[in-house]
Amino acid sequence: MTKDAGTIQHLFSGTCIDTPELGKLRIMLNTLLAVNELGRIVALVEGGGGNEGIQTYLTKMGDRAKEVTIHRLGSQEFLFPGLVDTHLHAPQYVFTGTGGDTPLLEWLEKYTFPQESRFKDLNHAQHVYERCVRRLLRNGTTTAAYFATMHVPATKVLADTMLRLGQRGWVGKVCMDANSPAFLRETHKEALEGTREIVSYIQSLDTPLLRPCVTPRFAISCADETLRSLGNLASTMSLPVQSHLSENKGECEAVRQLFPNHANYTDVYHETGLLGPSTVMAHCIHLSQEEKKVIKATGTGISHCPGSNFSLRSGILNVRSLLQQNIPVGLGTDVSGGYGTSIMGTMREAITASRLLHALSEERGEKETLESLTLEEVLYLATLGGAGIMGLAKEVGSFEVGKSLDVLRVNLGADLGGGDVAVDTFGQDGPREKLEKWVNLGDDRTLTHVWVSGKLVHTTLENEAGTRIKA
Ligand SMILES: Nc1nc2[nH]cnc2c(=O)[nH]1
Ligand SMILES: [Zn+2]
Repeated sequence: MTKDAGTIQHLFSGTCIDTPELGKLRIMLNTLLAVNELGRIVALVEGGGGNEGIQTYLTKMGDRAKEVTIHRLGSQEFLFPGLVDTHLHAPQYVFTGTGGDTPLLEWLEKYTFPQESRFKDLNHAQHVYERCVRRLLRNGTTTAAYFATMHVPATKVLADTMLRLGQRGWVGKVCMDANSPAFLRETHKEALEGTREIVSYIQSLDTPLLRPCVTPRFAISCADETLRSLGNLASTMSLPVQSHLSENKGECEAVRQLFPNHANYTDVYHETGLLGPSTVMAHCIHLSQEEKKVIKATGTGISHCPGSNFSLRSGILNVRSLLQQNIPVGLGTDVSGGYGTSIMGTMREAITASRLLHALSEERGEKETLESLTLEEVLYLATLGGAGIMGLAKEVGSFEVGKSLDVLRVNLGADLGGGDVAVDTFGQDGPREKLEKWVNLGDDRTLTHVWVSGKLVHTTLENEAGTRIKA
């Protein structure tokens, strides 16, 4: 497949692996992948990555390939689509790796709210957001859906930081005007005007990488009229929405008490106009079948955050049942509900969570044992599935001509010094085994290069931009 467009900036040759649909793994060996000056894939030729294939392509491109950089992948390397983190809180990066001793509502009071209140200080915001975005890029997260805090200036800093470091994603000013401590609570007017200000600020940055996102923290922390006004704003301005839904049983009970006129938790968001195909709800563990029907009918996406769900003891989401009902799902780290900052870790946690549900259903002697998630399925959730719930399935998440080059160069043989490599492989390992080892044993040391929109945003190697040729 090729597309006639612009000059050729990058040409990759080697193995490309992706999941073009749920449960389907595509391993393309010896492939030629060409990228133009806009960072778009313009050629993808399986089997065309040998010297002859490259030469033929370059000859065909002529002057348009004058400035091309050629990247030849070795036998321990492959390209994989950039990872998509569909739910995390950038300010909580400060205390990631600590605080796993309480369930959600106490955890918010004890750790989260005091930490988030520090983001009125712009120096603090600058420092933390820089560290957070850099860490995620290093971990291969090319797209992220971020909650910032309720503070407008600090939320602008997050957007600026993502743009400067080259990460794609959503930026949400958190809205919280009810049931929140005095030191971290705003008025209805501030929630609305602050959201509008962030929307126009991000739109003024004029970048295809960033989208502002309407972000009520969760039903408990917003008054009914605030949820309604935010729903209105999202639909009149065609903005995405993100929030939390049905994460913890105590939270569900509080919502029942606070919103007695609503049929259930999901109905609170539905009736206030916050559900739809551009909405991502995190967790959704304790939904009834009736609520799942509303999620499905509205096209709402679900962010599965198993690491957070384990740490905060929230429960285990039955992803299999959602997938069977064609409810779209992506993965989230939920920094810092869990201790992880990497979607590679989240993939492993998602597999473990589903295997635990499988074992429990077997132990209970249930008629239909719950099938655990496969490697193919979690890879999809981590890439194209996540892109899908963020409205980016035509842009990123797999290798297709016309899509953006948001990609990871994976090297299992990355040199750790002292004769060690990142992941040991043996002669018996074919490409699928190598992929499986990467998911289960790999970490950021295997990600030697990370590109977003054709731009190198992270590399572990110095002076390593490929072999530059002059035609
Ligand atoms: N995990 C998690 N759940 C929430 N519900 C409301 N706020 C939060 C938060 O910051 N993290
Ligand atoms: Zn969260």
